[in-house]
Amino acid sequence: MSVLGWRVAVGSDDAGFEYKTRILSDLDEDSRVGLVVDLGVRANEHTAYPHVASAAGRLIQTNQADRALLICGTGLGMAIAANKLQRVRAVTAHDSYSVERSVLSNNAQVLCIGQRVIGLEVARRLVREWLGYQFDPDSPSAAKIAAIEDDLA
Ligand SMILES: O=C[C@H](O)[C@H](O)COP(=O)(O)O
Repeated sequence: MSVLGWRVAVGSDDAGFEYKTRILSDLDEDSRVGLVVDLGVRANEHTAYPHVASAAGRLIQTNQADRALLICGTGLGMAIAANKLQRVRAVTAHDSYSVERSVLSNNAQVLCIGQRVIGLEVARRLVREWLGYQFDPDSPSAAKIAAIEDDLA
């Protein structure tokens, strides 16, 4: 997190557009968030999820964003596509505990959610919770993340 707060990239395909729109306004009102980058899609735009996920992953790789939130029908394709990029750790999570561990255990920068899987209010709550977690680089989990990165080097 920068001194100004989280820099969050947000993207969806057309299957995630409704939730993206609602959650973008939540992020705008969240004092923990310093910058929001909307990667689309916009209304009546039909960019397929791999392209949106790649754009988000590149922002993470180049340290232009701390976190990315990606929403498609299931949250699955977005995670698969984002994880193709080195040093990007993306997860699909639809419950509170998994969202917590995605950050505290896995240091995942990218959370993927499925609009067709969970209700809007649950999605909004999970995003609120997600922003409250920060990976501890001194925790025992850090060596496991390093092992993932070493395998990719
Ligand atoms: O993981 C993929 C997403 O759920 C996407 O929104 C829908 O993909 P499909 O149109 O290929 O089913």
